[in-house]
Amino acid sequence: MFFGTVISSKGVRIRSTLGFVEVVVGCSIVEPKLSSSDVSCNSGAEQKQRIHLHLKKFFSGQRFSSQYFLNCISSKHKEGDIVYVSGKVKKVLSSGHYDLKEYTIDKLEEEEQQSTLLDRKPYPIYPSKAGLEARLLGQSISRALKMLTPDIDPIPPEVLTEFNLANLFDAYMGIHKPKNRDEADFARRRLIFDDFFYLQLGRLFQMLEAVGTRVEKEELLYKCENHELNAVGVDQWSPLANKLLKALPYSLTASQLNAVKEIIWDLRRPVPMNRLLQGDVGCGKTIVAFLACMEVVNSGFQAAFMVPTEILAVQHYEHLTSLLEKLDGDECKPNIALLTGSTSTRESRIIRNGLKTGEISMVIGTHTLIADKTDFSALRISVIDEQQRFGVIQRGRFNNKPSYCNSLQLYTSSSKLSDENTSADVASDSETFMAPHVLAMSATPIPRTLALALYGDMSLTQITDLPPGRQPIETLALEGNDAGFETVFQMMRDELMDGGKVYLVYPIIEESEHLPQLHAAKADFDSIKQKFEGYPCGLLHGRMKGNEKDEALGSFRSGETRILLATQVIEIGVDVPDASMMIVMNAERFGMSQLHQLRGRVGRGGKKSRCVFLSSTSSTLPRLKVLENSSDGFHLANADLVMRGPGDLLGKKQSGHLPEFPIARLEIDGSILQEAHLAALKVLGTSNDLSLFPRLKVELSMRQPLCLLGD
Ligand SMILES: Nc1ncnc2c1ncn2[C@@H]1O[C@H](COP(=O)(O)OP(=O)(O)OP(=O)(O)O)[C@@H](O)[C@H]1O
Repeated sequence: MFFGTVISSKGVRIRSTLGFVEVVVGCSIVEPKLSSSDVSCNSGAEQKQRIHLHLKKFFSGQRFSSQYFLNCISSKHKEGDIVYVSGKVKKVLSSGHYDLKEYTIDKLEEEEQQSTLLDRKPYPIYPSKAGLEARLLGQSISRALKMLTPDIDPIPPEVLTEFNLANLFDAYMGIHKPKNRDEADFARRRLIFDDFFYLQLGRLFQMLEAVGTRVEKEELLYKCENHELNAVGVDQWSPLANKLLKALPYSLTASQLNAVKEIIWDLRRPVPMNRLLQGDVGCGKTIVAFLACMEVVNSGFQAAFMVPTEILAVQHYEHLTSLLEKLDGDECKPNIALLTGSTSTRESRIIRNGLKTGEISMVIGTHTLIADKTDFSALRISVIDEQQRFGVIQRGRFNNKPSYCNSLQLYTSSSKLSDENTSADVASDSETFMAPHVLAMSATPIPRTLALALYGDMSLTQITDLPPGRQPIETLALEGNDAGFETVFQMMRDELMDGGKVYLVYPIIEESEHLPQLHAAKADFDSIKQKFEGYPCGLLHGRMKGNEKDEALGSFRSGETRILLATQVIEIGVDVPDASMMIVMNAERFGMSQLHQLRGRVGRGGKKSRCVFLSSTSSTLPRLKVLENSSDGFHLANADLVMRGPGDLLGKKQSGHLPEFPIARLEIDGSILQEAHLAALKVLGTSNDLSLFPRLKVELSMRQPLCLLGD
């Protein structure tokens, strides 16, 4: 946004049917003088610079390109008029001269406005859009402000005091007629707070509505506020979970252990858990979820584990069954089933029947698990792996599979628990329907602020460490020209000779006429086979049948093949601990978080691993270089959030569920979001159904019709 003076305004007729009006605005801009040693700090000194903005508008058709018409339009702006201009720079015409596109130009008419400008006081800028002129909008707002009364604020005064907020009347005044910058900032903070507060309040309100009694509601709120305090020690876990823990070939890391303790605490509440388990790639989330499932299964309930791909379902099934084989004593081994789109009709029928009768304790599968025909006798936990791959509605469908349970049964394994909340809960032994606990897992780390905005009603558990012995993955970003490929192939040869296994990742399966620059997995298969004779190659992509995929991955896992040409089907969850090198072709085609995920397929065992990102051109290399220096998924996600905003970070599917905020920006206003979350908890803690705050309830329902909240 610029303030300036009109220098010239003229209409130019190019030919009989085309003309344009050009307004040139001269502006003085003040820039901080940057110290040469550090671009992020400035010395406080300022320098003035004179620039010219060229605003051109073209007109076509005989009538609109007559000189008379063009003169009429150009005469709207007179030399010396003080105006403000906003728009995007289309091109730099010469030094200090900029051609703007999609611009708006508005004249400052009132003296008051001009003196504000000269005093350099903050001044509200209204957009002129869709025929509604900024001036008209400004005048309407001024009139509306005169009608405001100071008691318009629905938020209770004690919340305003606790969170240091302007009241709504002052906020409106401060944003439209600020006396100084501080007042404008304070007002803006309040309006951002409102953006977030009503979202959090709505989510939490709806969550509370879904549970029955007051005790349960209070329990839920308590959990939201104090989630880090709640844990069940290993000695109080069920026998089955303890046996599985002992059968593991490794010890859990500190944060894996804390995560299980926290989840088991939740599982013993009479309220459905709704928890998001986050951790960086390869941090070991799967075993945490398996232990949670065993806890539930031990009490005679069922567990469902839903994953986005068949490959992952098979992998998890094989992993869990092999762990269970090692358990002492046969009598307690649970019956586990695998159900995917590739399961034969006959077998599916048998499994579904087993789930209905309760013969099967746990099922691992793809979205087939939420098909209408899958019924459970006593589903108590649904784990949703890589939850960002499922739509919110799909996730919600598990909640529609409530099971009939006796609340006493919940505590068969927790008889040692003696805190007062629990004894109060156990006192009620009535049979009730309860929606299953939901444990969602995400390997695309989402910054906490974003998680709150997306899942304000979920508790959050983060695994912050990696299993010991992991070596950092050496990452290299290279241009995929002849020299680049030669370097990479030599590295690959060295790796194979050293006994390693290599993933080659492609953006597409088959060559495309439209995208000739892209390498394709199938097209490269023969040439790679020839180049690396003696090292068997496999191929894995999304168009292969379920059993072919299993075979390809199985051969790579067993070492029968040493090179696997794959598409991004391997991006999520694939676990081949001794895979030691990855090369990603046309890496710029993938998002940063996606590349981080892909890279996480190597370095999952003790062997030193390497990852090479090949870019199609040198211009796309700098973005990939960021990955050379960071292996921290949370850091990369935060960088992505700041650089590209939440939409790009989350991808289309998930960001579709992200609410729009008129004023707030998630990437910079995260701390206000956290406060808004706490404030919403406080308000609902005082009055679960908002009956003590009727104005707040009205405001909430106007902003977010309650039937539309959440999913
Ligand atoms: N505490 C541990 N010590 C050693 N190895 C572990 C530990 N926990 C898990 N692992 C192993 O680490 C590997 C990665 O675990 P897992 O597949 O659960 O990761 P993840 O968190 O699901 O990651 P991703 O999102 O990449 O799938 C597996 O081979 C698993 O057996």
